[in-house]
Amino acid sequence: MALAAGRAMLMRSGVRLGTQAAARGGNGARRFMNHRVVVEPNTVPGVAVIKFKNPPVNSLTLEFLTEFVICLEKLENDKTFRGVVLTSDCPGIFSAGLDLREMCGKNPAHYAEYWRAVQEMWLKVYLSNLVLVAAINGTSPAGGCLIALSCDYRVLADNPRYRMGLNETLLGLVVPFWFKDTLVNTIGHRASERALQLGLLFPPAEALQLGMVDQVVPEDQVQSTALSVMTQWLAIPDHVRQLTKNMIRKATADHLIKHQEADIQNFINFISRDSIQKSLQVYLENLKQKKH
Ligand SMILES: CCC/C=C/C(=O)SCCNC(=O)CCNC(=O)[C@H](O)C(C)(C)COP(=O)([O-])OP(=O)([O-])OC[C@H]1O[C@@H](n2cnc3c(N)ncnc32)[C@H](O)[C@@H]1OP(=O)([O-])[O-]
Repeated sequence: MALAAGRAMLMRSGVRLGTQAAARGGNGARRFMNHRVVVEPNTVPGVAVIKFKNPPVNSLTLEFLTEFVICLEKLENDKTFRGVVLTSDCPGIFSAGLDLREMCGKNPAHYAEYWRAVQEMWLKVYLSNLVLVAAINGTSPAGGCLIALSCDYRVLADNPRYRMGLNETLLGLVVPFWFKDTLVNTIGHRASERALQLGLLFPPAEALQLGMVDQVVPEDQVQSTALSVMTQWLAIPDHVRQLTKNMIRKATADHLIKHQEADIQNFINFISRDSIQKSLQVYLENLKQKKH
């Protein structure tokens, strides 16, 4: 399993997780400090805030995905917590999506390990028993958008530079069916057809109009709005809310679970093609030269 391998890798590289890395803040609250994900309890009882901290752009590296999933597991297993706000510690960027270097110039075993970690992250977020609210304080293309779409509620900062969407076709990539399903479940079939084929990235007003996000608020109010929304969600008893969430999301998640190995094989075959490798390299090179 990628997660187990990732955990072992993190231990080897000296990353200390959970309580090993816990520090006590001024109010006595525990604050978990990992390298790339910071988890801090908030002023709202039962709510933690996860801050993505993988500079410069919060790309979803294997290490990041592993830490993120472990953090979510810890919070789910700790009955103190009923809800989590996901946000970013990198100014102006929620997440740049999958790390392109993980998909470029590596071997099939690496692609398999990486893809399983992406799948596991999505399943963990999409099916979480916790209430997850995305406080989107920056741009969020592709995999970054997928994380937000997998939450229960999305609050986006009102900044026209913060764009959101599944732009994979612009990189020469085809979105996996479960990325597509997550988008269709959020904005509907017709809007997804257009957004996915054209690789559209939407500014806040359009994202709101499409239903890709639930609220757009001034940038300095993103986290406070997410926390007040959370209060409303936490007014519902956990067991009925969790059963209802599971009822709505189970078929979509089961589709991946049932085809998980085939999906990994598809990814390896696709990403290993010379033409795909070339277009990823060009895209990365253009990013470096600021042509995008
Ligand atoms: C089938 C598969 C499905 C795929 C799903 C995906 O998620 S595909 C992903 C789709 N994602 C996208 O299409 C988003 C691509 N990224 C962007 O559009 C912009 O970076 C930005 C708007 C996020 C931030 O703009 P900004 O001007 O603030 O920052 P900047 O542009 O100067 O970048 C700083 C450094 O970060 C580097 N780097 C950036 N992204 C990635 C990455 N994903 N990975 C790795 N590295 C990345 C960049 O090369 C540069 O490195 P350098 O030169 O310092 O060594």
